[in-house]
Formats: sequence, structure tokens, C-alpha cells
Amino acid sequence: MSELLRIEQLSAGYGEAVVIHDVTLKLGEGQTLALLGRNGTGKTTLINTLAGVTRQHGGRIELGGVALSKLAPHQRAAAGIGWVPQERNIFKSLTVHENLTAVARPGREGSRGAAWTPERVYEMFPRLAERKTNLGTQLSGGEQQMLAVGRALVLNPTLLLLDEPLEGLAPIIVEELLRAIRRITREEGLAAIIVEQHPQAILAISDEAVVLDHGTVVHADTAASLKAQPELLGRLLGVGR
Ligand SMILES: Nc1ncnc2c1ncn2[C@@H]1O[C@H](COP(=O)(O)OP(=O)(O)OP(=O)(O)O)[C@@H](O)[C@H]1O
Repeated sequence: MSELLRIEQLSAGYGEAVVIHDVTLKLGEGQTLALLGRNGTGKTTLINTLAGVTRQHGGRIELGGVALSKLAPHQRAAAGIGWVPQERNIFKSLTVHENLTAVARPGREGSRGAAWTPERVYEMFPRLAERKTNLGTQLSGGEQQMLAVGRALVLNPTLLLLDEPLEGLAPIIVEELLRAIRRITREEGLAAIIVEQHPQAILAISDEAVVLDHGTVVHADTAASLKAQPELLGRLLGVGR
């Protein structure tokens, strides 16, 4: 498996404030990484630093051998970063279909699965197909999340960044999204970093797991190994404290 993402001694934050320090990690093509940690430990900041919307203070980020640190967010999207921020980045005044066609871009050479088109997004999320002509404002939280993932997919990324994709969603929608994320990563071979507060479901569909505390990596292992050690996981996430 070849390397897709390499992060070396990364530090970043907001203005002068440094929130993440000395983060080093790697991810192979098509691999899924669960990014875990208590509230306020820097998970979103790390994701946002990959997307290019924080201030990078030091270190390196490479995606497929391309150095990202000096690139603007739209250039990172062109380089293969598919960012689904916590606040679900959709155009609420456009229809579902317009949201998908406004950003669609042909597949990049060398991507493993077939290129993502609005039609393939509808196949993945039949609920969106039913809502094609509805405005973003008329969607439920789950449908908005599906559309946010769809918008990232039609840019044909090599790495999907999902920031708490399951937050606040009904259990049945959580199941649907988890199934879709598993298909996108396992069957379509897209690499992903998934931030979650509730880790068991995400560990079950991830290859690797990294835990942050106070902006640094305090644990890095396979997802299966961390999942099999609930006491360690509880300690790392401060459960029961
Ligand atoms: N826009 C911002 N400006 C300044 N500081 C910020 C900003 N966003 C986050 N922070 C600070 O950065 C630290 C890490 O926050 P971050 O949101 O990355 O953590 P997190 O692990 O994603 O937490 P959560 O699970 O609550 O989303 C916190 O101390 C937070 O107060």
C-alpha cells in the first residue's frame, strides 16, 4: 500500500495561539483513520489545518507527494482534499441538485473507483435523490450531512475529512451514514480521516486510530487494537472522569 498523507511535526492554531503541537502521522492510500480525543483537544483544528483554514506555525503536510502547507483551501481541494466541516458546508439557498452540480469536477486519473458524479451520489444516498429539487433549508440534519458528503465526493478527492459526521443525528440516519461511509472507504477505496466523540462505531470501520490530548498525539495504533482495549480507550478519552 503506498503512502497518501504524511504529516510531520505539525503545529498550528489560530492567530498567535498554537493549538496542535508536533503532530506526526501517516496514512496509506484507501486507509481510514479514526481521530479521537476529548472535547477541545484539537481534532477540528487538525482537520482544519489539513483543509488550509487555520494558521500553520510549523511542520509539513504532503498529500500524494504534493506539499500542501503553502496552498490555499481551493488549491488543496484540487490536490485531493475533500473536506466535510462540522458545520456542513452546503448552499442552503440552492437545491440539492444545484449543490452537487455547482461543484462537480471530473475524476482524477488514478483514482481507484469510478469518478463521483451527482448520479453516483444519488445511488449512495437515495434520500438525496428523493430531495433533488428541495432547497438546502428544507433538508433534515441527516440529509444536510449526506449532501455535505456528496459535495465533497463530486470533487473526486483522494482523502475525505469528516468532522463529527454523526453528531446530532437520529440513530437510523447514523446507521445509514455509517453504511455509506463504509462503502465509500472500503469499496470505493477512498482514504478518510473521521473525527468522532463516540468512537466505537467509527473504530469498527477504521484501519488506524490516533488519539489527541492537548493538541498532541498521545496514542497511535490500529483501530482494531484500540477497539479491543475498552479500558485504555476510556482512559484516553477521559470517560468516567
Ligand atoms: N477559531 C478559534 N480561535 C481560537 N481558538 C480556537 C478556535 N477554534 C478552536 N479554538 C481552540 O482550540 C482548541 C482546540 O479546539 P478544537 O475545536 O480543535 O478541539 P476538538 O478536539 O475538535 O473539540 P470538539 O470535540 O469540542 O470539537 C480549544 O482550546 C479551542 O478553544
